[in-house]
Amino acid sequence: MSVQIKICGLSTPETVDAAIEAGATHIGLVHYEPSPRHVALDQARELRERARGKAKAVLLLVNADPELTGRALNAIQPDVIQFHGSETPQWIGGIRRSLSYEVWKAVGLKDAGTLTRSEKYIGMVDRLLFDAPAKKLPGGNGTAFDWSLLAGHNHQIDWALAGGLTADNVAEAIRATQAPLVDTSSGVESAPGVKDPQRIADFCRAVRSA
Ligand SMILES: O=C(O)c1ccccc1N[C@@H]1O[C@H](COP(=O)(O)O)[C@@H](O)[C@H]1O
Repeated sequence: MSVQIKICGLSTPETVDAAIEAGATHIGLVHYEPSPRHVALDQARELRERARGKAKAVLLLVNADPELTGRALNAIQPDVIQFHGSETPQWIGGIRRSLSYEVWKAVGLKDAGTLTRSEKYIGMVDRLLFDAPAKKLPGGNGTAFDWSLLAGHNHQIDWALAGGLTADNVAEAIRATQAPLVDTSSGVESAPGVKDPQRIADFCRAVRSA
């Protein structure tokens, strides 16, 4: 099966179109004010509508309280909600019961122990997204982690790979991990928060060449 592609942190109609044109299966909308990719809810709703039926829309939140989570979901009606902070399995499990959306949880992979601990989310989420450990931001830092941590791992749940992926390294990352879905943000930008249509196209082409 072909590898699915998520282009995260889109904030303009032109780059949403570029991602879809290039073959992205998912577009990511970041609602998190400290991020250079933050989009307001009304802006996110417009981008989501533009992608409807063409690519799945993923709403990314970081440690949002239930009120903001509910408001953002109502406004955007995404296909997927991605929790990218320190949300616990219990918290996600509680909120998921009231949701009809696919739920993803990002986990910063530092070592084999973090991979083992990520198993506590099994049964609570639909997909685990393995990313580099948090730095200044919880994600979107453009740093990769040691992919050998995932080599040969017996995944018991759907999963995805993120963290510092670019057109230059994504084919190698797929070969090393057998990732079914790859997710990039900084790696397709010309400056923080500024997506580059050419880099998006190059990234998607590199995924298909893997
Ligand atoms: O993109 C962001 O600004 C962001 C902010 C807060 C949490 C997560 C964020 N992005 C996610 O992080 C991964 C990795 O990003 P990168 O490719 O290393 O820049 C990205 O795929 C987003 O899902």
